[in-house]
This record gives sequence, C-alpha cells and structure tokens, in this order.
Amino acid sequence: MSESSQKKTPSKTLGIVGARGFTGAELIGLLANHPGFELQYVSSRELAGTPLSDHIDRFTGDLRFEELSPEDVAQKGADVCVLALPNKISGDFVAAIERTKPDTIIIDISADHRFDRDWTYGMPERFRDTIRGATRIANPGCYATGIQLGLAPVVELAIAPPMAFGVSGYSGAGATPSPKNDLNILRDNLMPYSLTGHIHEAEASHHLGHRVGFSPHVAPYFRGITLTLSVQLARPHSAAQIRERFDAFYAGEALVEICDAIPLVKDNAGKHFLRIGGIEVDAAGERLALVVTLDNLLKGAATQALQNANLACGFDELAGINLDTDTSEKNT
Ligand SMILES: NC(=O)C1=CN([C@@H]2O[C@H](COP(=O)(O)OP(=O)(O)OC[C@H]3O[C@@H](n4cnc5c(N)ncnc54)[C@H](OP(=O)(O)O)[C@@H]3O)[C@@H](O)[C@H]2O)C=CC1
Ligand SMILES: CC(=O)N[C@@H](CCC(=O)OP(=O)(O)O)C(=O)O
Repeated sequence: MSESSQKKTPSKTLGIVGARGFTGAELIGLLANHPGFELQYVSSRELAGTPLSDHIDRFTGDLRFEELSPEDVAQKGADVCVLALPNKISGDFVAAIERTKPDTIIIDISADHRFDRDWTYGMPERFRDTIRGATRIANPGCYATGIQLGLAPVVELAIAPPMAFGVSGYSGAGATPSPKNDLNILRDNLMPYSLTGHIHEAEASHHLGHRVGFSPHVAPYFRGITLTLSVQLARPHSAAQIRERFDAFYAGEALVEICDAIPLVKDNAGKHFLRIGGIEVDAAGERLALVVTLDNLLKGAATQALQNANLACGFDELAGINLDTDTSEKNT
C-alpha cells in the first residue's frame, strides 16, 4: 500500500519528549503515515513555539513544539509517551507519569532502562511476545541491535566472546555538538572511542546471555552502522551451514534481510530493515566473520520504537513502516 493511500483513523494518542533530536524527528516522520496514532505533543526547549511542519517535511498538521516539564507531560495523558532524551534524564518523566497516569505506555529510547528487570526490552525479532501489551519498554541501542541480531543465531556455537568492530555515522552522536559529530574533526578521518566498556557491549552481552567484545568508531557520513562480527567456533562449520542457521532464525522477519554479498552501509541508509551478509568461515572452518548493516536512526531507534509502540497497542507491528520507500528525514 502506498503511504498516501494509508487511511488515517487515529485511535491512540502519542507524545514525544525530546522531539528536536534526530531520533525524535525520524519518529515524527513515520507517524505522519501511521493509520492509528495521532501525534498529541512534541517537546523541545530550544524549538518551543515553532510549528512542527517547519521542521519536519512530512508533518502537515498544526502542532507546535512545546517546552514541557515532567508534570506537563504526565498531564497531557497520551496513551503512549516516547522519551527520546539523552541518557540519565528520563527518570523525572517516568516518575511524573507513574504518579498521574500509570497506565501510559512509555517507550524509552535512551539507555536508562535497558538493564531494568521491571521494563520490557523492546527487540521484536527476539522478544516479540513479551512486548505485546507491555507498558514500560526500553528501546535497544543502535549498535546493540546490530550486534544482537547478527549474533543471536550463532552465539551458542562460540567458544570465546565474539568480537564486534563497529562504525557509525555521526548522527549516532545526536544533534548536540560534540567531537563525535564535529565534521572538522571527522573529515577524512575515522574516530575510535570507548574501545572497551561501551554501554552497548554490556547491553548486547546482557541480552544475548553471552559475553561479547565491542569497539566502536565514528565516521564522517551522516547515518548508518556497519558491524564486522567475528566468532571463534567450538567446532568447524561451513559458510553454508551458518547461512542455513540465519535463514531459519529469521524466516518470516520483514525487517531482517540475509544476503550473500557483504552489505554496504550506504545501501541501508534510509531503510527500515537490517542486513546480514558476507558470511565467511576461514579455511579451518573455525573462525566465522559476517557483516551487519542498519540505519542507526531507523531500525537502530525510530523504526524499532514504532514496532514496539504498535505491538504494545495491538496494532500491526509494521503499521506506519513502509518497506518500499526511503522514509528518512532529510536532516543531513
Ligand atoms: N542518534 C542515534 O543514532 C540513536 C540515539 N539513541 C538514543 O536516543 C536518545 C535521543 O538521541 P538523539 O535523538 O540522537 O539525541 P539528540 O541529542 O539529537 O536530541 C536530544 C533531545 O532531547 C532534548 N533534551 C536534551 N536535554 C534535555 C533535558 N535536560 N530535558 C528535556 N529535554 C532535553 C533535546 O531538545 P531540546 O534541547 O530542544 O529540549 C532534543 O530534542 C539518546 O538517549 C540516544 O542515546 C538510541 C539509538 C540511536
Ligand atoms: C556515534 C555515537 O556516538 N553513537 C552513540 C550510540 C547511540 C545510542 O544508541 O546510544 P544509547 O545507547 O546511549 O541510546 C554512542 O556511542 O554513544
């Protein structure tokens, strides 16, 4: 179905806190084509008073950005509240909602609740059944999504912690100026950081139930992540045997594509799905290497948040997620 032909008869309201940021902007774009969600509020301190349509091409309504305190957000009483804030800021918003309207579905895009046993970890391809009907959902990290989906079918074969070499576009560092999104530093460059102990190393290890190693880098392109994963196998396998595992594990999954070739990050930009390819084993059949690509702002953030919101509200998981088009906001 084309985006324009999707009939909009909203039955649930949704608000976004931290809507000026890159992930919030992507989600607003997706909601413009959603048949069941009405965007009720968008918060930003910096853009307060500005019409949303000035900022997001695909949004056509009258809504304006508002500066909203945690209490203001709770009072709005939307069915779903998406927190797209930097890490360590969500607490006051969650507390205010719990005081005023605890049945609100909260989807936290930050890392604040990804290790919290009282929250549901929102990775549909691994934990779909627990997300249906959940009210507190921690959206996974962008690299952590790629690492987990790239390793889940083979992690039980590993004899040592699998290693992930990751490269992200600079949108991964958010819209607030930092060395990791400073093009004067990034131009003709690749910046390694957090070579051990990145939070997504802990997140992927925790949710895979298996230790992994991860070293991230940021590159001078805007969007997309490429991960090269390396797994020492307990016993020899052929590349064909490994491929069969991936095909079986992801059979029927609309947002995971397995390909023969090594996927390229630029081919995944603006796309909802994650690609896994280039599956190779060494001559001894004991070291497996493969490549995962995803758009950090889509499957790594907004698309996954929308899958989760859909599942939590009982909508079709892919409502508002059009697989045929490049739906990204033009925010480069
Ligand atoms: N970028 C990415 O690829 C991904 C990011 N994430 C996570 O998603 C979250 C949002 O990321 P991203 O969109 O990149 O971030 P940005 O830095 O681009 O945006 C952050 C948003 O939060 C608002 N904000 C900042 N500080 C406060 C505060 N103290 N109180 C209220 N609002 C505040 C900002 O708006 P204003 O200042 O106008 O109020 C802005 O709208 C982060 O936790 C990030 O780690 C997760 C997956 C991928
Ligand atoms: C390039 C870059 O800086 N990327 C971010 C990942 C963004 C993300 O998913 O972060 P959270 O887990 O904090 O939500 C980082 O490494 O922190």
